[in-house]
Amino acid sequence: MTFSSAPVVSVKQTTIYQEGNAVLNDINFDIEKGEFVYLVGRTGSGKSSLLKTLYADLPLLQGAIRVGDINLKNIKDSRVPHLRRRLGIIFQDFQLFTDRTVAENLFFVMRATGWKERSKMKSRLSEVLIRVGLGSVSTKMPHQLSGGEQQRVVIARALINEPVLLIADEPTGNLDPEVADGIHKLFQEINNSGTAILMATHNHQLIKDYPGRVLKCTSGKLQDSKLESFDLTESV
Ligand SMILES: Nc1ncnc2c1ncn2[C@@H]1O[C@H](COP(=O)(O)OP(=O)(O)OP(=O)(O)O)[C@@H](O)[C@H]1O
Repeated sequence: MTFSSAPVVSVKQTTIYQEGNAVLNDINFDIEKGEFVYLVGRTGSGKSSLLKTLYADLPLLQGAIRVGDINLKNIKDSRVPHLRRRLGIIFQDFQLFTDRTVAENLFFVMRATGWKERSKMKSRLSEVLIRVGLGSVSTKMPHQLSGGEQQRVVIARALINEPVLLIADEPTGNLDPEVADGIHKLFQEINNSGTAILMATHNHQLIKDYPGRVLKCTSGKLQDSKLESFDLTESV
């Protein structure tokens, strides 16, 4: 039997734009299956713009990007849902529907991504909630949960379709340090079970505590700790 060793993400000679302005120039990197990669850089250095380009919220205007088997160059609108099913996307603010229970929040995503059978949806709901360390919250409303629990629900939602890559933009930015640490440990566990993670963060301590590969946005370029060493302290 042969296994594909193609990278989960491949970015080649790509320039990232915001409103016609180049934010990052001629960037190149791959992310392999199961890798944990931090994305750092000062505010406004282009982290979110890069992540948005990966999930086709910003168009790819110059260069070549592949996410799994999907080519982002000239991607059709109709293919974007397929791309987003291959990714799990997690933001700092929890972005749950506040007027729906946890179960309804997750069922919404399942229906939007083609799930139909109620029994399978229910069993997937239980699986992903257990996976993020939440047992019996499915009938609760988001406001009945703590910030850390809400972020766990968001992570559960991101895991529904077994993504090849989790993209997380400052996922612990709004949480107390202790709660943030628990969430970060969860990301490590998910990563240990084979899901690649690309996480934008300003939290230097986190990278010290849980070392990993670092991509750094600086002066319109992207540095890669796999290829060169650099000082983290002035970038986060
Ligand atoms: N919607 C937008 N329209 C126009 N320019 C934008 C938009 N969003 C961001 N920019 C600009 O693009 C550049 C990169 O911003 P981006 O949000 O990618 O940085 P960032 O590194 O994620 O910052 P932060 O750490 O504050 O989240 C900045 O100059 C910013 O002002």
